[in-house]
Amino acid sequence: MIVVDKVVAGYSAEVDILKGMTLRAEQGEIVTLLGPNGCGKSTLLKTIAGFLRPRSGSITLKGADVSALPVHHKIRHCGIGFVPQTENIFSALTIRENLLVGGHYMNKADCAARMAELCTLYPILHRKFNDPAASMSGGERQILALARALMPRPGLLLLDEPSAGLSPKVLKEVFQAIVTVNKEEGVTMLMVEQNAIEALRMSDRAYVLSMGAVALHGDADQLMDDPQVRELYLGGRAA
Ligand SMILES: Nc1ncnc2c1ncn2[C@@H]1O[C@H](COP(=O)(O)OP(=O)(O)OP(=O)(O)O)[C@@H](O)[C@H]1O
Repeated sequence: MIVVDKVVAGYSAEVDILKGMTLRAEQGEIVTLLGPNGCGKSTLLKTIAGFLRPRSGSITLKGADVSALPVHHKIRHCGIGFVPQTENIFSALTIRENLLVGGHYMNKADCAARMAELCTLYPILHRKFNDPAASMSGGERQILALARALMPRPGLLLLDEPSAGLSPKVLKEVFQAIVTVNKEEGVTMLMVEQNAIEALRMSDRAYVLSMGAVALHGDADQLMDDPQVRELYLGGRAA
């Protein structure tokens, strides 16, 4: 579905952060990106989302080259959604208003219908519909951020550390929310995560990145059993 082929990208002309990144996610898969701090995981998501333009290489979505398209075009016309790691909701706005922001390219009827669907999928949104997002817990905010990005019915969702700062119990709820929409709507997920064990458990496949390129990749089960991955990312524990 999405193919990243030998992508080189960075923030300044002098420094490449992605140094020939190659990976793919098939329709309906959950694919996790693991790797040490600073290896380029978020930069990869930002490049796919359109915030950064590859210097070379290509990004294709369902066979079409989307490498040079800007963010708004990718959201509106390509069905690519992005949930950033921080500042992913508007705290002063209500849940309803946050969802309206996510649906601002949609017509009124579509937008209302989609809000109703997401409130059914995630009842917390319904319960707090007219409350300010500031009144939500950390996990609830992540679910709102997810729902906001889901408003235009993306086919591909890019998730940057959805469990950041959450307790183990709450992160399970957020991961469950991700699995639910993956199963119910077939949304392909490309997700950066630090909670490697939990992330691998819910994923089909994973890539381990190192210094701007792919170091290892495989089925999530297989990576969970890989001694090198266990040592580096799973605290040496058997899963
Ligand atoms: N806006 C920016 N401007 C310049 N350099 C940046 C910017 N954002 C990130 N970088 C640099 O790019 C490199 C990769 O950062 P990135 O955020 O992609 O890593 P990451 O793998 O997601 O790390 P983490 O796990 O810590 O979030 C780092 O050296 C970082 O300092």
